[in-house]
Amino acid sequence: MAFLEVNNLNKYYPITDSERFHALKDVQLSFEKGELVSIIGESGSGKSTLMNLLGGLDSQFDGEILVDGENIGQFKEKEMVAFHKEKIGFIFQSFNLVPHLSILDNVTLAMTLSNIDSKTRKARAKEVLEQLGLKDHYQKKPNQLSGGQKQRVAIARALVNDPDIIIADEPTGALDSQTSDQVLDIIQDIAKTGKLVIMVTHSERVASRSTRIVTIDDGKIINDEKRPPLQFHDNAFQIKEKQENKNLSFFAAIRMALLNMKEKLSRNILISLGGSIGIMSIILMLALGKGVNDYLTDTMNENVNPIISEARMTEETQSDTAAAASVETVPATAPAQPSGMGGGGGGIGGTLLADNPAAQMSKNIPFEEANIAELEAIPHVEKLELSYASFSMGSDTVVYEGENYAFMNFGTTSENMTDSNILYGEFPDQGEVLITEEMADGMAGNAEDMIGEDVEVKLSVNGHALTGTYTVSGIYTAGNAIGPAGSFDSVFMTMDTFADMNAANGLTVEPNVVYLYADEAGNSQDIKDAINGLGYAGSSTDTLAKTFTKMLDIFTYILAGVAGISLFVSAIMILTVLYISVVERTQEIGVIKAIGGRNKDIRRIFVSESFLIGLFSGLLGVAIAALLSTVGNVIVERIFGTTILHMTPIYALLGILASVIISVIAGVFPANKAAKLDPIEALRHD
Ligand SMILES: Nc1ncnc2c1ncn2[C@@H]1O[C@H](COP(=O)(O)OP(=O)(O)OP(=O)(O)O)[C@@H](O)[C@H]1O
Repeated sequence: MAFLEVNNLNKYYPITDSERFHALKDVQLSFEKGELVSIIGESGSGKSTLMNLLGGLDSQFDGEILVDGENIGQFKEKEMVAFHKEKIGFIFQSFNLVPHLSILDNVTLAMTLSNIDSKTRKARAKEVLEQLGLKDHYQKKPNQLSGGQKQRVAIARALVNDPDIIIADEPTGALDSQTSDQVLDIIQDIAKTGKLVIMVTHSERVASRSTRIVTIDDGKIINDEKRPPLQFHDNAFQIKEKQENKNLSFFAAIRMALLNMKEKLSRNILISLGGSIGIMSIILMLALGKGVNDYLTDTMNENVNPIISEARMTEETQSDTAAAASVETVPATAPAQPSGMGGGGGGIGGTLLADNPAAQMSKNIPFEEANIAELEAIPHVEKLELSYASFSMGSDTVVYEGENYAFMNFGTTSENMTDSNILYGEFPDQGEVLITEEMADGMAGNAEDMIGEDVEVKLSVNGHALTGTYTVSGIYTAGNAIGPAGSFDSVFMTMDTFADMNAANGLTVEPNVVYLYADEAGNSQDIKDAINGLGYAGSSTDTLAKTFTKMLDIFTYILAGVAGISLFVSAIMILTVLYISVVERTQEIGVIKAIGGRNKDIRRIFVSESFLIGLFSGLLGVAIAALLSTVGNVIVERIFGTTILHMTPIYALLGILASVIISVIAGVFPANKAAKLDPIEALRHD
């Protein structure tokens, strides 16, 4: 059996659904190694069609093409890839070199696709290039070479994997006669080494150098002229050692993508810059959200005693207690006034706000023994402090010099207050009260003047009107804290004073706020979680902080989402640019396919490119965001004394990740288009 056998080969090109063009008609041929065959014929006779079929670029045919006994028409993709890598080398009329790769890289391309190690690749390519007289041109780009040199590079590329068959389509068609002769010498030498060389030519002169001339006319072989064989000689263009072929590695794909990107540097810098704007905006929005959040939380927690957690009754806990019928509800007596006023501020008035501030304001549910026992049992709770707070819509008043001053917020003092809550004067003792600055201002014109003055406090407690006369010991301020005490007129007295006030009116205090003291600050969060877990409301400062955080998070995500729209714009930009790149590189894609690149490899090269664009955009976006945050923070700090853009490594990482993912997704479509290109059409593309 001949090395290459063609039996009853017919090729039909579909024209319409019902019509097809019969391009090759019952072709019967057989070739041996060492032959230099010229296929000649009129334009349109079917030469290229035959070559494409022999080279495995087109597998749609009737009949048989047997190479070394194997029918290439029945090859699966993997076998066809191996066939292209190991058995066939192509030489094209227009050279089809990859413009952005060096001469050396053009020649090693086939081996790169086979994942042959770089040292072997270079050594083998240099060996072949040297034999073809291109020793001094390894690092040049194709456009720096003459036509003859380009064709020699293309020949080197075809030879480097030491194939059995070389298919050359008009190899001298673009060369002058002197250069043509040099190239023909080389082609003849190749055949002399025992390879089968089949070339298409229009030139009589070229045909005359071959050992066989096959003439084709209207798809039929009309003449097959055998001429004297070439003198076989050993070893020129023989590759010493062959290596097992694998597939294009990820790193090789990245390198190829990088080389291409370098070629179109300014374009890629512009796309990356475009993409980076979206990433930068998202990171800045997240940083701003975090900055504002941090600022608010810090401000709210500034004076809060970290040891103390707060619990209030809710309807849920109340009904739970009621359901436990066996639990006898005994109103709690007032605890001893805690010593050493010292802890947190800002918060006590805030206790009136809970999960649903409006609803909680009007509720005043007292704790029962079962509740208190339950809270006391929470791990790490060292002691409890029972307290009372209420909120009224103007029914509570302070009377001073015959004038009524309505206030909304009443509470007993606790260790949760700090000295920073006392604007003037001091914490109240037995028979004393604290009032807020605005009230005091209204009463005396100057808040400080109220200290030492007696006022009558009128409270409504569970439907009972309580009154008592007390001395103003100090002026309360909520400081920076956000909460009702910060914005509403308030009155505070000790729990003992409040108990006496109740007793004087025949009532017993029913505490509705419990402060839980942790054994150490680090356990406070666990206690807060346990309080919530048991169904009690926590401190309104915490609740408020959480509500603010939640609201800010929502705003931040909305803003980041709006900024994210620009990511879609950049995704579309990347998509467009990669589509353009596919069109620009159509010939290159054809070459890669012809030398054994799988669809997967092509996809990988393009996806690598979009991956790199995404990575660069992301890094650039992070760098710009970091720079703007730093500058922004310096400016804001100078004006407001605080920083507002809190960028974290997580945001940076998220930004880069988002950029890469979006870019890769955008790259998949053009990459698929590239992978699906028909090699014959791709090679023909101008
Ligand atoms: N994709 C195709 N669809 C339909 N007809 C085609 C297609 N490709 C080629 N043909 C037809 O098949 C015939 C053979 O074309 P082919 O390209 O093989 O000719 P050729 O001998 O190589 O011509 P040339 O020397 O001009 O390159 C022509 O009539 C051509 O119009």
